[in-house]
Amino acid sequence: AAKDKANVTLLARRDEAAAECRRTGRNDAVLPGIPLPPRLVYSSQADALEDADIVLFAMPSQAHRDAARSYGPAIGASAVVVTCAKGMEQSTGQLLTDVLEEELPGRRIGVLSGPGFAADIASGLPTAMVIAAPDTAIATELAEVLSGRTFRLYPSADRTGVQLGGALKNVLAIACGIVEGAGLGDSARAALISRGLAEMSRFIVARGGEADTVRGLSGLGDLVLTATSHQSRNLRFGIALGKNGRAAAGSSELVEGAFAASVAARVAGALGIEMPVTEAVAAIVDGKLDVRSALEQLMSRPITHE
Ligand SMILES: NC(=O)C1=CN([C@@H]2O[C@H](COP(=O)(O)OP(=O)(O)OC[C@H]3O[C@@H](n4cnc5c(N)ncnc54)[C@H](OP(=O)(O)O)[C@@H]3O)[C@@H](O)[C@H]2O)C=CC1
Ligand SMILES: O=C(CO)COP(=O)(O)O
Repeated sequence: AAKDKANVTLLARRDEAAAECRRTGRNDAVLPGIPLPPRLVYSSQADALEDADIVLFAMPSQAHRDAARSYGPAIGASAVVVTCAKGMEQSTGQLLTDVLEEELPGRRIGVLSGPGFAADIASGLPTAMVIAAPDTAIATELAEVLSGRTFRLYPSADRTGVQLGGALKNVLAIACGIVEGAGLGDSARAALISRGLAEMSRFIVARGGEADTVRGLSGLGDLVLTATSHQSRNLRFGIALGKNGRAAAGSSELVEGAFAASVAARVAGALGIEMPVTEAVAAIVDGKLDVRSALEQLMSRPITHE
């Protein structure tokens, strides 16, 4: 009951965005036509963060460091800061939890990830995701506070596995889009999902995450959703690449996998991990490889055990 009375503020970085949401009770720029909870408060002033027990960073991965620097002074010392983004910092290859820990010293940092489109969640469609925190007690408390009648969170102490699942599935969704756009068939998509999951697993375990996490909502769950739903921006970006050999003109949509592909390929190279699908996506996105050559490379790799 207490959480039904919790005060929730949506902090926008622009005054006009907050004013428009306040006026309409919706955020039509990104969630057109979906009414937002009437109790939601809108602000564009960082001091709205001062009394917050939980601060959710719902913004692109590459914005995290700057946003932490600018909002950090307003965030209380005992607040839990949770990243909702799915990516790694491109310039450093760092996990977002590491970026936030560096920029917000002393604050406890969590991760919210898993299969869930914002529009589905805001429309009250049933959704299950994972919340990871430095320890199980904090994760469980966050799961209890943030879950609702149609939104169910599973606690985890594996912040590395949970956030890397979200970052890497975006790269694989681009690969599945390329396959769809190039008309390579559903069998190829299924192969990519399972071989992609194997890549994800190698990377996550090498970075200190747990193999069990890969098989859960934030790994396999989110990979299946993003690799098959046309609601996914990463899948749509891949479809355009597969159809035309390039991204759709004029789209300013956020495509996290386009950043994560080169970071993951670079880090995998440094760690000596084989990630052929991720490497192919990075090369295609960077314009260094065409789809047909990528396919030939993948199909002519030496035969190995699954
Ligand atoms: N959309 C979805 O369904 C889901 C998204 N995610 C993840 O959440 C993250 C954000 O995605 P999404 O919300 O769709 O992205 P959007 O492109 O809609 O960006 C979200 C908000 O971030 C703000 N923003 C951008 N840069 C900064 C900055 N430097 N400082 C502060 N705020 C900033 C934008 O503000 P402005 O409006 O002023 O530009 C915008 O309101 C991504 O990592 C994505 O993978 C995860 C699950 C589902
Ligand atoms: O992560 C998501 C759903 O779980 C959103 O995917 P896109 O960023 O590809 O739209």
